[in-house]
Amino acid sequence: MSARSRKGRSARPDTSHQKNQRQNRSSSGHEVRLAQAADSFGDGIGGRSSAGGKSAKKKKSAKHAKLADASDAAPREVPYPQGLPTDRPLDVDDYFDQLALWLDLEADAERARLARLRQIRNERDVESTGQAIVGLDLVDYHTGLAGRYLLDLAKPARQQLPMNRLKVGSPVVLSNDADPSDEGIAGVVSLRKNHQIQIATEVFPDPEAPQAKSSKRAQGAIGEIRYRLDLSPDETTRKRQLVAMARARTERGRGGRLRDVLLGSDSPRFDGKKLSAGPLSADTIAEERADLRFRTELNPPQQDAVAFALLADDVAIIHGPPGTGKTTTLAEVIAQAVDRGERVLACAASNTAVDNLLERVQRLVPYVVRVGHPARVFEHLRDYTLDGQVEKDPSSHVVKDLRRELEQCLRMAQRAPGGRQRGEWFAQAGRLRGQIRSLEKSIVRGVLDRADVICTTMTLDEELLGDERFDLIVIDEACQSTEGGMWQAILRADRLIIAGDHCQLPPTVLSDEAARIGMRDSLMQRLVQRFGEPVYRRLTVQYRMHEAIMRFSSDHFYEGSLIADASVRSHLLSDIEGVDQTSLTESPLLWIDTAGAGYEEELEPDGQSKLNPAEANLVVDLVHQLVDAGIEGEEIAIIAPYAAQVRLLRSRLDLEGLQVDTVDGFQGREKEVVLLTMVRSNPEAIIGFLSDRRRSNVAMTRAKRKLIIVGDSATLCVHEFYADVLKYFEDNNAYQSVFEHEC
Ligand SMILES: Nc1ncnc2c1ncn2[C@@H]1O[C@H](COP(=O)(O)OP(=O)(O)OP(=O)(O)O)[C@@H](O)[C@H]1O
Repeated sequence: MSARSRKGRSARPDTSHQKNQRQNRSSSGHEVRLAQAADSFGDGIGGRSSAGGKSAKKKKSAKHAKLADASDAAPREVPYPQGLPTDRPLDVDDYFDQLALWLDLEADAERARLARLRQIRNERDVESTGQAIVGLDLVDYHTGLAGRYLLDLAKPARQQLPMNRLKVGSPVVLSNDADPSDEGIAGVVSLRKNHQIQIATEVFPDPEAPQAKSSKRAQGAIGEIRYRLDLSPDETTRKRQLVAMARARTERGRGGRLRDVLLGSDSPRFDGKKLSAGPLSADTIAEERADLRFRTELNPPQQDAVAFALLADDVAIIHGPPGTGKTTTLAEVIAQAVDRGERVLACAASNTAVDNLLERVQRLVPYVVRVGHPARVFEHLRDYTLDGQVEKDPSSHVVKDLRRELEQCLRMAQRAPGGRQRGEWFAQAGRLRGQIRSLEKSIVRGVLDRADVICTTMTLDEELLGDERFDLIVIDEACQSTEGGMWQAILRADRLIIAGDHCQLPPTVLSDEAARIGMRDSLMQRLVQRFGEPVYRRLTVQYRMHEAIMRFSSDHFYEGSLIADASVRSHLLSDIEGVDQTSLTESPLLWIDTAGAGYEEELEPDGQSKLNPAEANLVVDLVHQLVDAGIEGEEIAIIAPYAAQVRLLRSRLDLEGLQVDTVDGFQGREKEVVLLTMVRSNPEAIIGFLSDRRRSNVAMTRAKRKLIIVGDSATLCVHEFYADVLKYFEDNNAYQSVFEHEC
């Protein structure tokens, strides 16, 4: 049965989860799944039998390697088995086939991981995985933007929720806890508290389901069902990417040109001339620069980078090691483009990176809108969110009244004895929801149309953005995104400026197979290799770190090219007004070595994430010493490579402004003092993903005035990189054994 005929048959709108489940069951081949994903979006590609398009149908040439597939009978075609080449142009169909294959492998890996966890049915064990919460009551509901239902779920008697990985923005499935066959409805976590979790859904849970009567009604609960929430694979993001890729294959005109440049088959143009005819001259850049009225204090190379980016007709790259002002420079590019009357889409792969950019842009541009769930946006930037702006719109009070009416309707439906009466209340609720949606849609349209700059992660909400087009797309932290993840944004303009650093975090890829055939490699790096120096500008003066904090990273990752600006070169914590001079505040570096002290790592109960309670104790003690010396909580960050250690430290420290996060949550950020807890301590010297040097590079370059590492040298320094780090600290008189520290 085709995806199309299935869709026509369903009595009520499908949840994406139901579609996914059926897709997973009914299709075995990767191309069929891609076709369904694309088809279910009905985005002008309905006629395609596969997202692979004509190339998937055509017989693949002998150059394509085959990839063995555990689930499919036929092996899969791999157009570029060594990853995307940079020494020749890429074939359009082969390129997008490769991207689709990456996505498919990644989807398989994610589904397999979650399926393994879903096998566990025992309540205590289920929750210990952190992937599910069971025994939940629906305690309240409201309606949110775009007519979504916001369902509040809690344990009976308001027990505390177990530790879990259901973060704001996580896709989840809500199902009947008592019925293992219930496919449930799809939703997204929209709020999280200790005792309650809220999810946004398109469908209201159906109280008429026969299994609804099976569990005992809890006090305060609405209806009689006990619910279960499971993390679900992020199919929506993948589908959106597939649809964008399918469109990009056939793009013509300027969009097609940009695609061809990005695939290396056409030469990028600057100031109307192709790079193949010669690089942009220094004089042209100087002239452009002289015409600009800069809004930010930029150094000459940064100003050149702005002029260079503004002269690009297709694509330009700004590369820079940590703290060299890539985000600052991009914000200036955006402001200059807006001054010229252009509209800009400003993106990054992570919410943190988008907010970093927004933080800078909102100071320079009057009308900026941040698209994304407010709970995932830094608190001080929430006024810029679409929700925040819509709320301020004069017509939003009408929506509020309608929402109240809708909530009343739903309550009446819940109280109705059943049958026809209940159906009528639900029908009335459906009508109100329609009215709310259309009114909100017009308010949203107005807010977006007025915006000079829209900031969003690279997973664009296509429905929300509609057919908004932009003159320029700017992507920060570009190496953190897969190529497949960029096409949704790329399709919305004809010019692209990207900034990033290939020595910082790569994208998270679960599938080893996808990583092996290039999924972690970035578009930015590929373009740099394809077109060479003329396509990028490099920044080298950094304005963040004390020179001693910078030097190791500079030597190891950037051939010693990084320069500390005089304003930061020797700054210390003790230079901050009101901070005491102590051994902690008067030097820029410290490694406290826990070797031999029995600070063993532990496994979280689910056997996935790791923690080190003894190390956490030491970090807590250090934070107290810093605070006693006069450092504010907001000047301190703790970075841990493992989420379990982050959770432990968050539960141990209640200090206003203190940030505790994983490395991934910290890219692009900076703090006066950073404490790095390395966690790994085991006799086998296994260090897991600490072996990714890029991750360590990011972690070690967030501190401005003081970097403190707490870690077990006996475990870490078996590995050459950490042996070098330790030696560097020793050479700088910054090594201390925990035994000395405790004395
Ligand atoms: N020309 C400049 N003069 C003074 N300070 C600057 C200048 N350029 C950047 N900075 C400051 O340097 C710090 C780092 O800048 P920014 O975050 O833009 O760097 P980045 O290259 O994006 O960093 P990362 O690689 O960590 O993402 C910020 O505090 C910023 O305000």
